[in-house]
Amino acid sequence: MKVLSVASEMFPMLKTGGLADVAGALPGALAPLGVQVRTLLPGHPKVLAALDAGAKVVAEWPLWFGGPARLLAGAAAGLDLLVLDAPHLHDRAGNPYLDANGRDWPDNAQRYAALAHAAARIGWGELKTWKPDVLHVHDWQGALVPAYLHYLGNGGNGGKKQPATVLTIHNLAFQGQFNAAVWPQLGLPDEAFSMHGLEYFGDVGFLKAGIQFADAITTVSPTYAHEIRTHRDGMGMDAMLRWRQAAVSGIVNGIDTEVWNPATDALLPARYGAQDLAPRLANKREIEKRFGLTADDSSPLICMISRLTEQKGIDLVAQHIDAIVATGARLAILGSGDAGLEAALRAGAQTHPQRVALRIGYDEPLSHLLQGGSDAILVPSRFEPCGLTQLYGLRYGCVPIVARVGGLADTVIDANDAALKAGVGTGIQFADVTAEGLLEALRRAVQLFRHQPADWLRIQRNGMAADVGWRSSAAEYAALYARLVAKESHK
Ligand SMILES: Nc1ncnc2c1ncn2[C@@H]1O[C@H](COP(=O)(O)OP(=O)(O)O[C@H]2O[C@H](CO)[C@@H](O)[C@H](O)[C@H]2O)[C@@H](O)[C@H]1O
Repeated sequence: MKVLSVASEMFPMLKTGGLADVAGALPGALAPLGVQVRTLLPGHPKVLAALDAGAKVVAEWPLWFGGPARLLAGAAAGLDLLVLDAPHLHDRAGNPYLDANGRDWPDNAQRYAALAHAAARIGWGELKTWKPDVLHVHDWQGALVPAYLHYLGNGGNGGKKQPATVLTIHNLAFQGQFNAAVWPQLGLPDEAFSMHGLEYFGDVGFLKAGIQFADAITTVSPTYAHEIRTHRDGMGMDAMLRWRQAAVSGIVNGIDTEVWNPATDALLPARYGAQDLAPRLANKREIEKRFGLTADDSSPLICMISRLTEQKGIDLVAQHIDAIVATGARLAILGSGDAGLEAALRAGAQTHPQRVALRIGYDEPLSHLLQGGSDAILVPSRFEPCGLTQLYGLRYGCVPIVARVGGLADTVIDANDAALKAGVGTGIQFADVTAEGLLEALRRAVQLFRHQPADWLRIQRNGMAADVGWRSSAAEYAALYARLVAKESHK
């Protein structure tokens, strides 16, 4: 089975969020199942710089969405890549989607249409020696692939068999909706600009197109797969997703358990396993030092590692910082994002310098230290397709305190009285993303940490024993690919 994965970012080359982790880890998890994955990435400077010396030009397109482009085949960090090297579109340092002022690049529609059309050509056999059976595309940046196959298939591939398509939605909040003025530059026939095609409320909808035409639509947890078909959480796409109901499923994310392994993690001052968690204390002291917090063994140190957005419930934390401190918790926050939320958190940290500390920025090594030394990780998201930081928390004995939504609901077992008695709890969940819900969860955490140390340790150990790797989810993807390919061959 040959799969072309189409993603806009991939760990370790280029990462702004969880999509990169998934795109980076899934190929390795699928390989033992006989699925060979190559990943098509845009030629961001960081991606090109990471390519090994042996990369080869495998296609050249003199005029590709406004300038010359080449397709490079090579490897980086052991991953098998195809890279769309189109300097006029992707030779831009920094965040791949935003300019230096934090605004979307004005040509984002063309940039990712170019990537999607390139993927379709590879699907039609552009590379001669390697033709994928399945195109697995991620988020709106890859979502035009099924549309190119649908509208240009017969011309593009001379009527040959089309590859099957899977669209994975990592976050329905990002829909790739563009003004209709971009339409002429997408290279699609005019008939495609209709309600049954790419038109979305008068604009061009990339994610809408993917939902319309992908053979299968997955999202990254079963609960989120359910939520996005409801009016409340469907972000305008729920009716379409209900219409495509039979094609929609949820496959929970795993994590790379080699990159995230507290027993071998070189980014931790002290390494440890589930049998002996004592070394975590040295990591906690290092966090306190780095964040300028006073050492205090009676108050749990709770970290957050997050994009600073309302999705992640950051506003709630900022608004209620005094009450949070009053529960007895201490906070160490690492994040970047919304400037207003940054400022609100900074003000909270200034009011409580011994109890709340903030580091603005994106810092992968620091995120490992926080997981390896904090007592708990707080994830108060309003919606969360899957969430990865709670999975890293489980693996590192950093107890997740999470809102009961999306993948957070699917991956953390609330340590309520029944769960404690049965010895199965792995974290703390709260149902209402409100001040009361959040504070009650923090009070429970402080109570367990201070007064029920045996239960706390049990929760940590249960989490560390949880199956957070990719094996079972990779098997679900492999089975999905196999079903789609079998169906295609019967067409
Ligand atoms: N300041 C910082 N410094 C260092 N590291 C930081 C950081 N801020 C965030 N990270 C890291 O970025 C990743 C974020 O992943 P998440 O799954 O939590 O959210 P995201 O919303 O980006 O992903 C979307 O896609 C993923 C993948 O499917 C879904 O899990 C998720 O629910 C969905 O919203 C984690 O690896 C985290 O450690």
